[in-house]
Amino acid sequence: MNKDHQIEQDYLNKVMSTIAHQIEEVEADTAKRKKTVVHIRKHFWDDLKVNMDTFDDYLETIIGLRQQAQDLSVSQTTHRHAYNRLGKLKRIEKSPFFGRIDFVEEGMNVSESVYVGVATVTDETNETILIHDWRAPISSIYYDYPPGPAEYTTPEGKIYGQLEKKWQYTISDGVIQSMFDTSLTIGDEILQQVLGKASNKHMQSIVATIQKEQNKIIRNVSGRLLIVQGAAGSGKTSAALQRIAYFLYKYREMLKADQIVLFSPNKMFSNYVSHVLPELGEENMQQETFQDYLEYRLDRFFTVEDPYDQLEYLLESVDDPNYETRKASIHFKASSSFFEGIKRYREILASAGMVFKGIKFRGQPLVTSQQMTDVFYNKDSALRFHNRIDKLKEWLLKEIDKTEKMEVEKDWVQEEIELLSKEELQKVYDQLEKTDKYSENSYEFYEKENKVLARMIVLKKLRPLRKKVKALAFIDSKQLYKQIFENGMSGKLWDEQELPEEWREISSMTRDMLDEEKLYHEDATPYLLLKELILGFQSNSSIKYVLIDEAQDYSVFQFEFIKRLFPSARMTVLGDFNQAIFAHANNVADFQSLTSLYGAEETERITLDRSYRSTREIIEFTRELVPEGEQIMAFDREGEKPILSRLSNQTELHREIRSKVVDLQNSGCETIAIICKSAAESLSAYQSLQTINDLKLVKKNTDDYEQGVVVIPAYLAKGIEFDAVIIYNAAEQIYGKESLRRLFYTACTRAMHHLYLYSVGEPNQFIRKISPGKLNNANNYHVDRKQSPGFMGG
Ligand SMILES: Nc1ncnc2c1ncn2[C@@H]1O[C@H](COP(=O)(O)OP(=O)(O)OP(=O)(O)O)[C@@H](O)[C@H]1O
Repeated sequence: MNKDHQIEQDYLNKVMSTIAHQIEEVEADTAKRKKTVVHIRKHFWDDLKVNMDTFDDYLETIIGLRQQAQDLSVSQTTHRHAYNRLGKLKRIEKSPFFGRIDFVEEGMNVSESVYVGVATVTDETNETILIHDWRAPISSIYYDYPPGPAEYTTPEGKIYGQLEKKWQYTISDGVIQSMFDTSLTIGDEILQQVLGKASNKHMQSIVATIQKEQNKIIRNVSGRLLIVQGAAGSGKTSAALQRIAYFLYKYREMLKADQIVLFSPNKMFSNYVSHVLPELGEENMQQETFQDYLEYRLDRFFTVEDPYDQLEYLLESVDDPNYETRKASIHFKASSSFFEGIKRYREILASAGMVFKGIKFRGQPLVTSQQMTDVFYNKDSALRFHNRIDKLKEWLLKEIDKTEKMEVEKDWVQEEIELLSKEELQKVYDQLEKTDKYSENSYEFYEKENKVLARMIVLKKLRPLRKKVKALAFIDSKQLYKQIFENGMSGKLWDEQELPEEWREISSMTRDMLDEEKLYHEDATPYLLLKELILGFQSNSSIKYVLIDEAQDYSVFQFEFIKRLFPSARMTVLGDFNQAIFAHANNVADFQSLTSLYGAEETERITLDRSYRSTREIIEFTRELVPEGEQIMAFDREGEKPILSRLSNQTELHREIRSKVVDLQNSGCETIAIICKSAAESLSAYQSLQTINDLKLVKKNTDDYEQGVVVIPAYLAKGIEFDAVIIYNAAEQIYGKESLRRLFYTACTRAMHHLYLYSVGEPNQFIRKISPGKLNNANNYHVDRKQSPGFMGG
């Protein structure tokens, strides 16, 4: 151990002993506080004198009660704080820092050594900071600058100075394993080490190795909308999670984790990322999938298709006679034209076209839909749309009141009274006795009892009707949506040239689907948007930050929707257009259209071009698969080139894959994914590869990211990564269409260390266009590149 190393180890020992001491103190404190809480809870009433005899006694009792409740609440809060602090201290005890900067502030002539770690640690006096939290203003220098001039921003303004030295450490179990002076080492040694490791069951925090451009994303607080466009593996998800941790630190006095929502693609992804914040000592944010939200909000009687079934249809049902219509329908319904059309439609409905469901009572019309239309359009036509709906609701409730009065006199009510059970009669009798002092046998009592019973019966029968009216269920949302696809309506909503050629077929397909009480995925958000434009938006103002990961898969509709749903939130949108695999996403050619959400002044964009997930060789191959891929830079981590094997039949394919899996397992790979084009191909691959030990099939409802060997459709592997990826069948026959380019790219970019591509017959056009030398050929198959120049001129 050299001298510098010894000095740092001594400092580490000092910090560890301070933490150990603090742990002892906090432990004693938490035990004491826990006792207090339990005591107050147990003896809550013992210590309180309850006396209500006089007003003064009553007042004293109430004050005492309040005091007692307040004591309990204070003790509970301090206990929770102490408990959290204890958790944090224990987590950092043996590895309290990962970096150090020596900074000389302008105007001072002494250099200050700032150690950076996951949480702040102070000495016993509480005055000297031994470790700075990575989110503290000064810590940003660690991420943003090499030695030389540097600056950081504090609430009071910018601080300028000179960064003299920057050290990086790896510490394990209280011992410094390695330390690097970044002015002397070339490349980022620690990052090399981190990225070279095998994958994990859960995503890890990147706190020790955050890169400058990622730090910009994490600490950006200027506008309402931050858009991050980044290559596959560039750390978008990682930066998003660190950003949440940053918010929780910066706004710790006023922001709670449950005021932040992360929209993720599916449950497996949610689980995969769920450990990052706890690892950083923070509580997890809320996680949602857009589909869950849709299902929760849409009418129960609809069967709603999910995005995976939609995609599966597009991938596997090319021969369906309705295929082209459906495809055109998906594109149009995700477009801003359709969105604007729906808004226009709602305007039109203000003067004509509303559809109401007539209300019946006991099979007889109580109010017809025509009557409702008349009231809606004739009464107070100067009122705003939503006020008119409210008026109509009130009018309907009054009509129900009138019905109630008339119905109590009717014979059917008497008949139902006779059928009442003893218990029900007893209830009414008891109620009457309480309120009125009639003698039991008097005629008056009988009269009164009968009236109460009649009212009770009518009220009960009318209750569901009142409830429906209050919930505005008399508005026929389904019919209103259907009307868009009926003759003559499209002319009012769109210019002829805006409509797709297949509009007639799309219309008829949509009407049929609605008649079957089904909603295709592409209709779900437009339908909900229309419904909310008519009924009024439901919103959640308590949410302050919304982050949307894999944002390339959202349509303009969905963004607009999320914005309206969370009116008080700032939004972070992270995505990669090269991975836009859903058909509706093609319309969002870049995130440019999102600027209109909050306006240019409130919108910022950051691009991430460097990819960290995969080895340089894998990135040099995958970036040739997409347009403008040359902009994607690899982090300099070496590995073997991707390998292509061409096989002549399925039997050979399965034999080769089985043997490759065994090789990979023997070489220490912990996660191996056999990635297929679709769920249908995955199932067939899974059945054919059964002899692989403990092989798992990932389906759309799989909750956990499993280690070991998995067979998975490419669209479910989005956002996650594996030590080794095996592309099950990269043949032209499977990925022959240009529209599958992004799906294929997404599949290949899941690989961290190894990428193997198998092809039964001719490999696909994307592979054939790869420049020479970027792909190793396992069986010297000759790739004919002449007819197909690649994006990068290969
Ligand atoms: N600064 C960093 N330090 C260490 N590891 C990093 C860093 N940035 C990214 N990584 C690692 O790179 C991998 C990819 O990161 P992440 O999943 O966040 O990328 P992404 O842009 O969301 O990818 P994709 O678009 O493919 O879903 C992860 O293993 C992550 O830990």
